[in-house]
Amino acid sequence: MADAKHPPEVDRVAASQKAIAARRARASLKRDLTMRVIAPQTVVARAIEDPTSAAGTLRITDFLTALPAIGEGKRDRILAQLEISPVKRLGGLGIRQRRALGVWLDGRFPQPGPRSGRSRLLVLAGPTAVGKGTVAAAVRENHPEILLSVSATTRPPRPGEVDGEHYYFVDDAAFDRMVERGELLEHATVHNKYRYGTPRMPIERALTQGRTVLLEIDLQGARQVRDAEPSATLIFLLPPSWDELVSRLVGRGTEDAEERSRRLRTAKGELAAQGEFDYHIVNDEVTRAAAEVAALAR
Ligand SMILES: Nc1ncnc2c1ncn2[C@@H]1O[C@H](COP(=O)(O)OP(=O)(O)OP(=O)(O)O)[C@@H](O)[C@H]1O
Ligand SMILES: Nc1nc2c(ncn2[C@@H]2O[C@H](COP(=O)(O)O)[C@@H](O)[C@H]2O)c(=O)[nH]1
Repeated sequence: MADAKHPPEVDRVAASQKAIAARRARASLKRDLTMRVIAPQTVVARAIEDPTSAAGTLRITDFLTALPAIGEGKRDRILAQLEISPVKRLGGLGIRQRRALGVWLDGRFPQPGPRSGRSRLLVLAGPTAVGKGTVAAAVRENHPEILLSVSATTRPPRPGEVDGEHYYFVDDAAFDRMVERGELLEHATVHNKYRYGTPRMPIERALTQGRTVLLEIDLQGARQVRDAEPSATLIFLLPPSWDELVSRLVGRGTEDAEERSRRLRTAKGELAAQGEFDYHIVNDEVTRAAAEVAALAR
């Protein structure tokens, strides 16, 4: 007979499904921390807001070892230094412990602060399939005053891509000539495969006319633009989660399995460099993310 100690079968199944869902949510959150899709400070804030959430029920030990470059030895030293018991969950930390953890996290994982001066040169970068192209297209549609740069590439066009609109599709010899003549503001071999570059002339013309320009380029290109134009505003687009990033890449269906894993390897390195960017925007919703990008235009 069902009683408190022996609940009905249907309740036991529901409880076990709930426990599995909670474990999955914590595993996904740990992946996001490891891949740097989410800032550790954000996870702590979520844990404080809702101690029953995936963040709140995450063990402090699991939280720390999910962070890049923290093994078990380092984890135990940090816990001793912060005077936090290893059995604690993030949502169960006391006020002093939260404060100590916050100070330690800010020192180790500094968060970008807003820039004081704004430039009319915006650079949008981020891992593969996060939605840079989609967000940039939404900016172009809703803000025709912003010039979206059209890059040159040696990659062949995908079905539906139009020369001069999505890219200037060129062969290697033509790309070499553009580089030799200094016609590119920046250029790079992306995902160790094809070359991409930003034509300099349309950008200089638009900036001279007082327009804002948006470049949608990779991390190497973003670094080159920063070197050439230190006032450029660098924006890093983040996915809502690592799992969602993988699912967008697979769902787009434009790369085979080998190319997808090459792109995900690059993505890991790009996420690790997000600290070099002035602003981070999460692309959970295209219209909102595009509005946030456009709001950074002068
Ligand atoms: N906010 C969003 N929610 C759901 N799906 C999205 C969102 N933004 C983009 N996508 C989808 O994700 C896929 C990848 O988007 P997109 O091609 O714009 O990425 P990308 O960052 O430009 O990729 P790459 O760097 O590989 O060129 C597309 O199928 C797109 O429709
Ligand atoms: N450095 C540059 N990177 C660029 C440029 N144009 C696009 N890109 C980046 O390449 C990858 C792959 O693009 P895909 O269209 O083949 O999926 C993506 O990260 C783009 O942002 C550029 O001019 N310079």
